Amino acid sequence: MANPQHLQMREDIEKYQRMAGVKSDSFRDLEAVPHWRAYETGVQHYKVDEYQEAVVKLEESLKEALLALEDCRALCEGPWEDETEEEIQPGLYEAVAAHYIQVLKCRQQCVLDIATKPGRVSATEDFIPSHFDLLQFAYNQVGNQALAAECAASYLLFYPMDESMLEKMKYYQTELGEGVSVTARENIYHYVQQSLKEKKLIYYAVEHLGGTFNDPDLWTSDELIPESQKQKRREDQEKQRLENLDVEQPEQRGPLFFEGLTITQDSRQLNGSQRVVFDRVLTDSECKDILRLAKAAGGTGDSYRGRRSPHTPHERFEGLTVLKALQLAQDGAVNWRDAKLLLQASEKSRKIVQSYFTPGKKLHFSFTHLVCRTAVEGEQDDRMDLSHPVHADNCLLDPEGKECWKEPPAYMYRDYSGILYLNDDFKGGELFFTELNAVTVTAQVRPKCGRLVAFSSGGENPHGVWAVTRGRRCAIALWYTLSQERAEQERLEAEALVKQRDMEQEKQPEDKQHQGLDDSGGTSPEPPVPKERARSTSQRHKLGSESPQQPQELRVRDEF
Ligand SMILES: O=C(O)CCC(=O)C(=O)O
Ligand SMILES: [Fe+2]
Repeated sequence: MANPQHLQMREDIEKYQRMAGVKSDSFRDLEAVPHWRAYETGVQHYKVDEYQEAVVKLEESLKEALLALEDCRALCEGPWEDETEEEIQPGLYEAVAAHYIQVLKCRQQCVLDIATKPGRVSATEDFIPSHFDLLQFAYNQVGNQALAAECAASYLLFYPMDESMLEKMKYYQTELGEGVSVTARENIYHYVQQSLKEKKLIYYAVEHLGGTFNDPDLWTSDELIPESQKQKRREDQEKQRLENLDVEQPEQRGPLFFEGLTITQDSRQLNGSQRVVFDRVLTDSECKDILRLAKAAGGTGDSYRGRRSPHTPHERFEGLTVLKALQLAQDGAVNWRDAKLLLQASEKSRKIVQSYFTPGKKLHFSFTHLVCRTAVEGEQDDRMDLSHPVHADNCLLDPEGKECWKEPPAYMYRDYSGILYLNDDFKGGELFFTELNAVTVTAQVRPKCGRLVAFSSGGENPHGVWAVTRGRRCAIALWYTLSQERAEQERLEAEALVKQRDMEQEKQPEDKQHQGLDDSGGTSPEPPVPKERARSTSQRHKLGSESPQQPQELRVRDEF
């Protein structure tokens, strides 16, 4: 349920379905929670204008959610489990106060507990109030204005100044007649009052006894929050605003300082935000060299062996990191210049993406690999699946909820993504963007040599790859982060390896070096015969021991 696209699980379920005696009701979702099941069904009905059904399900969800909330709150009154207890050694009164505050905070946090969808980590904002917003609209649609008004009044308990709801309230009141009194639901009134009293006590404690309180609700009125806490809240909001601003200003572009480079499509032409297609990032001969690297690495029998794709059984999937390529080159298994070209091509792409999306801010590599997807012959008829299911690169896409959850196991620190294509001699394999629902395709890009597609890695850019039904599609997949702490360590190791080798080459001028991306000297010769393995292996180890913060274990990572 939480991972509907998980290939292995999908296949397992299909297998179980084929077994004798297994019926559809034999499958039970052990993570299902009554209020979430009702809520999602209700929202689905609501979205397709089935308001009668929506009302039933949303009322059920509300009832179940409030019951779950009570259960959760009751469990807060357990023994005090504070590890710092011994260190502080409080007196009796302090201990009583601290315990009581802990119980109050725990009760408050229950809102997050019930508002978190099973399998998720972050809570849905305004879960309870949003029920009343949906319900007032749905009740009005089915002609029950008395209940619509009651729901609007209940919503106003949370947000008494909400202008649009106040307007609706006025409308309902006029419709019902001035003589009819409209009141909020009593249980919701009590719920809000109780919660406010708890918050008041907690804020008092925070102000006078110290500690912190992360208020789980957005609707808490400003008056309740002490000045010191308000300041913190404002700072958080400002930080959030600045972060959003970054994403909302696609027009501020930096210079593109590579000759020949063209912008083929921008966000507007790609029907979205923070998307771009560049062409002529690589020459034909550079693509050929890197493709040769992919082919040679495939033949090494090392970790680049074609495995079944993690996304589809109809394709083989091969990935090679920059460091691994250089190590293979050191071992003589692939051409050194090709491996170096992979490093240079990824650096060129990084500069382009940085200058386009984050001028003035350093973009760091988060992960890079050369990846090929090869159609498995004879298994392509009636293929319904994708080469890469629709996803976002830094959050967990939830097409039903139309949300993207920035939480583990997503690579949350990825800020921008790039894919530098190397060839077009295959069938299928176009990259496509969709809306958050993962089905409405908004733009499509056909790979070709030297084409770089770049986009922000969040929920604004869900994307997938159509099935590759013939041939082999190779690309350099690149992910970038603005966070220096998240910068890829392997990259430093790869760069150090190149530097070391370049220095060695300087001492032997007869072994001429390929100077990289602007050299149009054509496709380089075939890889040299492998050198003695023992020597290069010892070199590698030496490098690792010189730089203690770098990973000691050298391996190809699977991070896609
Ligand atoms: O290869 C592509 O076009 C896209 C691949 C992708 O989206 C990914 O690896 O996350
Ligand atoms: Fe992706």
